[in-house]
Amino acid sequence: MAATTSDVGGSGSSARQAISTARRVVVKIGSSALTSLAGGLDTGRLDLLADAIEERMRAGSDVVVVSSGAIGAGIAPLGLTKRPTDLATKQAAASVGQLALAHAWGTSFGRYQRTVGQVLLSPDDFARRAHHRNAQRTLDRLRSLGAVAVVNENDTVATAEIRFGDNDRLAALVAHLVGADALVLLSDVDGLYDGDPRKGGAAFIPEVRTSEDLDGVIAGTGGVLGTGGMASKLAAARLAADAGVPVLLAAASDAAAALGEGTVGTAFAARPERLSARKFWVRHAADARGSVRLDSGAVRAVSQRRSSLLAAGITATEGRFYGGDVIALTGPDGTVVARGIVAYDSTELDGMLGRSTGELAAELQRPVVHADDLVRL
Ligand SMILES: Nc1ncnc2c1ncn2[C@@H]1O[C@H](COP(=O)(O)OP(=O)(O)O)[C@@H](O)[C@H]1O
Ligand SMILES: N[C@@H](CCC(=O)OP(=O)(O)O)C(=O)O
Repeated sequence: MAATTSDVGGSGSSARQAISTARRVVVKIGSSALTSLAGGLDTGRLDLLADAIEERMRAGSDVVVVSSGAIGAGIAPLGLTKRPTDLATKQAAASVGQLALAHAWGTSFGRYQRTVGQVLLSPDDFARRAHHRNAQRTLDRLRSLGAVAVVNENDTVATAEIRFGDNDRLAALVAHLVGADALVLLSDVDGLYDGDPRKGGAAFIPEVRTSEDLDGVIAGTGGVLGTGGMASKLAAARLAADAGVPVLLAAASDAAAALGEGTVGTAFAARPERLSARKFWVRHAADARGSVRLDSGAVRAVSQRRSSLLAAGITATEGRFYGGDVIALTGPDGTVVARGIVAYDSTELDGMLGRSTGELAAELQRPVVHADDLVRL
């Protein structure tokens, strides 16, 4: 049975309130909630989810669905017996399963004469401005036409290095993309526990208000069909919080309650001050094209004094990058301490390393990364 807030004595929080009244909601449904190894796609479960989503839309909210399950739905039709582990077979399964998945959502929402649009996205689509804007426009137009967008990763073009892999992060980025007021993650587990509930003895956590509420929480791996497990859900909740979006993590079997009064699951509060769109992009969406290595004084200046990065504190550049690219800032031991938009090309910067501003030509005296373009990690 699902744990509810009344089971744990809570009477609802501002995050829960914000989620239950949100005008624009992204609902992400994990593979574990939609598919089984033996039977593939479970259309009965899909119908119950579509019922809950349709009800929320009729109550006046716009909903974007992020649906996993393509790989899970492709296993049985290809005669495979377990979830593939190599990329090529995963991609083949996703290509077969995505067709079935989109068709199943179309049939399910068709019961309400609701049209479905399939939107497949890659990490690159969030990193490139033009792609980002076009995806935003497509999702917005689908909404204004009364259709429901069903988003998934564009699995067949993903590479081992450049892919979301699990859809929790994709869902949080979509929430930012569409300016959502709430993100609902539906899984096979009814919320967050302080340890993996499959191991027994774990305590349910109804609310996460600050990162201290996560102290001591062990985020375990996922099931046989899911990918990221609890760690990827916590990372997605953090990402959504930065975008100012509260998150509800609940069981897909509780979808009606999760999308209704929001009394089930774990509610994660958003950050009181959301990151600016530019800083959100630098931190979460853009690819780092290269990096610069800082001496310990520069690490202190950037991390503690929140200063701009000057050439004097840089000891080396790594990779080839151009002015305007996002780069990583690493400490003397190679740990990434921040990300930011660099003002110079790497070739230009190589001649400036370790030199104080006064020693540089007038056109090279701007900070290497301005404090406004820098996000500490
Ligand atoms: N601390 C935790 N709290 C809740 N669930 C956890 C925790 N650690 C591991 N899990 C497991 O994470 C699983 C959900 O992750 P995953 O299988 O990736 O789901 P999905 O397919 O919905 O993305 C659950 O089945 C649960 O057993
Ligand atoms: N794009 C993949 C999603 C991978 C996946 O397993 O995601 P999730 O179930 O959210 O952890 C698919 O549709 O199978």
